[in-house]
Amino acid sequence: MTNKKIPSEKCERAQELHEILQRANYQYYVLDNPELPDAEYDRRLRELQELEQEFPELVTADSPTQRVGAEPLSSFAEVRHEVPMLSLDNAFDDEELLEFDRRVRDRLNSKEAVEYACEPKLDGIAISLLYRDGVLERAATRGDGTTGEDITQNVRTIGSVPLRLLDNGVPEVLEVRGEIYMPKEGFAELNKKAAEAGEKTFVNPRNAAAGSLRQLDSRITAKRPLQLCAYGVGLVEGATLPGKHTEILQQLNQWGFRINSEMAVAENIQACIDYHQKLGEKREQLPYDIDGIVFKVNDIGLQRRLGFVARAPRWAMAYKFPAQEEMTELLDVEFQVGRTGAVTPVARLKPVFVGGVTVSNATLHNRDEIERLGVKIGDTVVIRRAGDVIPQVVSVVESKRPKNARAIEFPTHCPVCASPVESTPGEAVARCSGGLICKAQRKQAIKHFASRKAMDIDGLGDKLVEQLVDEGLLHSVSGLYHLKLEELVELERMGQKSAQNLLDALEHSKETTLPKFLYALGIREVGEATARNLARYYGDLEPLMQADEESLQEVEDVGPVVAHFVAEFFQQPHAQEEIEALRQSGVHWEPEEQGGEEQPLSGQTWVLTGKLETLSRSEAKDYLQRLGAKVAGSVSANTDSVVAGPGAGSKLNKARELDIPVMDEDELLTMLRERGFEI
Ligand SMILES: NC(=O)c1ccc[n+]([C@@H]2O[C@H](COP(=O)([O-])OP(=O)(O)OC[C@H]3O[C@@H](n4cnc5c(N)ncnc54)[C@H](O)[C@@H]3O)[C@@H](O)[C@H]2O)c1
Ligand SMILES: [Zn+2]
Repeated sequence: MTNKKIPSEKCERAQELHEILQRANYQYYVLDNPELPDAEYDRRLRELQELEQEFPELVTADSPTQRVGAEPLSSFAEVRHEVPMLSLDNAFDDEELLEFDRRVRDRLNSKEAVEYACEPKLDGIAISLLYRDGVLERAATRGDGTTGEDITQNVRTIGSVPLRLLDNGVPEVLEVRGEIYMPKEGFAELNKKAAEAGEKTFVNPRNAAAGSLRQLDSRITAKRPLQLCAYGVGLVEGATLPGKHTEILQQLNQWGFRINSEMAVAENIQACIDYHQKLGEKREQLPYDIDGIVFKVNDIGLQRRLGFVARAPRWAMAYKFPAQEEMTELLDVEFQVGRTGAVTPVARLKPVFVGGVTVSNATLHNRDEIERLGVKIGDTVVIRRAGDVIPQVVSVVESKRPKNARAIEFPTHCPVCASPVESTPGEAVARCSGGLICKAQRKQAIKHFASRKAMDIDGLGDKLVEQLVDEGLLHSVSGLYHLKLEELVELERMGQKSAQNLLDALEHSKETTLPKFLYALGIREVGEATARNLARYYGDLEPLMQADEESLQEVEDVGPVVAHFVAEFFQQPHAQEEIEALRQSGVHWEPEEQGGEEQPLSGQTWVLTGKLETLSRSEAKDYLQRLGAKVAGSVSANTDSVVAGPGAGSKLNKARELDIPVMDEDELLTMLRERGFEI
């Protein structure tokens, strides 16, 4: 037996890795509820691959390195894949991708560059769609690669899955392969609803897609925002497909399948590296999650020559992006107090590299969230950081819970001012009842007041506000306008010049508008848009201050909750005094034009993207607002229209994906002229 040569600890480790990976596969593929983050799984799989490479005797037929996915769940009928559905090999850096290209060229005996198809690697689940004479006959999951699950009923409910192929000349038999995924926005909404209903939320869009697809009741699937993107063909009979992968996808597109609009052809491996880099920068703006780029040898003849190994084709490679989920230890939980007194638990973490940065804090949102997660101090937790979104704790790795894990205790008193913490029934957030006595709330209120969209006080940053409050120089928002030069220059890191600049900025900020002032007051639930609506409805501050809840509800977008907060705010003697003090210091605005009448675009949300040539961005925005439209920065299901100029990218794609009407600048100009603007 050659086995003797393998050191026993290596054997044991291999065995251990088998167990870890098998358990993870089961949780991921069968339960749609992984415990480990993908990055951890990938590292363990790598470790096993390397062990097996060193000691080939360790390779067994059932090793996780030799297998695809997991055996399907018994609740669905089984489907045999005539052409196996494989996985993909992974590359994690440029060097590994170059290595892949070298292997490809060695096998092909080619000195010349190989052309590759580049496609974003959507993070969803693989699907096989079988069409006979152009009609969808069967949809199946990948399962273990040879046997999948028949989920035809569920897949039929997905709008972008063609039930019948378009065009003439469709093959007698066509098996299309693609990814079913959940766009980010739909995922966020689904999770929000689940959290509100106290139900289990999904860790990420992939698991949400997988969980939605493998429902036993297809009515549930029908309600989930799922999409299909085609990326290949398994089987074809009775027709000849084009000779290149990218051309095949174009053909699929003509038959009615969505394909990825970012798909590209790279003439060599360097172009692949560039593409990976470029898409990596765009990753956050895409409306769906991608975890890497798939590169495929574009020529189908060459693909055939290269063939497969156990788990994956030799002609394709998934070049992964840095992981957005990682695991680390929860060292402690601290409680922060926000502007409206909300007490937010913040996780202090053992620093971990995730989503491209080192993270040592993450939000735990509120008490309900802590309960839902069942998290304890000392736990190993999974952190997700996608783009600029605040890092979140998404799950607990329960198998790693230490014996001395401690429950998280929610404070009964404010950690800053010691006032009692109160929770309103039906509200997830607990609040410090200290109001402006609470230094934490005061600081946040002043920061908000000074912020760009509020009073826009240049040079009054967060640090300086903290310093002013801590030094006892500032007790209220109105106190800002009583700061004196001699006090300011005493502060650490504050010179004569910056002190004077700050005073100038304060002076300058006194001339404001009513919407900005209202927004600056920091009334709960009153954002910029609501502030604008209130200002337009009441015209000036006095009538608004007198308004009762009933009248407030006549304002656009103001419901009972907001009306209550607004009325309550203005009834507080403290708020009245502050407003009076601010006006005494010279804060002023012009009354707003009272616009009770219905405007042509009121209630609509528009988005501008790309380059405009005749109008500037702000002119276009101004015209639209004058017609009553709201102009937003990002496209969502609530967007009514998108104006796209040259160079428009992800917003335009998203608009198309959501079927939102898109116009170019000329059409916008025509519309504006029809409405009476002389442009
Ligand atoms: N967290 C866990 O516990 C756990 C467990 C098992 C697997 N996983 C994760 O699952 C992945 C491995 O699973 P896998 O075998 O499904 O492989 P994979 O996801 O790495 O790659 C293959 C899959 O990529 C998808 N894909 C997306 N776009 C594609 C395109 N344009 N062309 C071809 N395929 C495309 C297909 O669904 C295909 O099946 C890894 O990311 C791993 O981390 C995680
Ligand atoms: Zn407090």
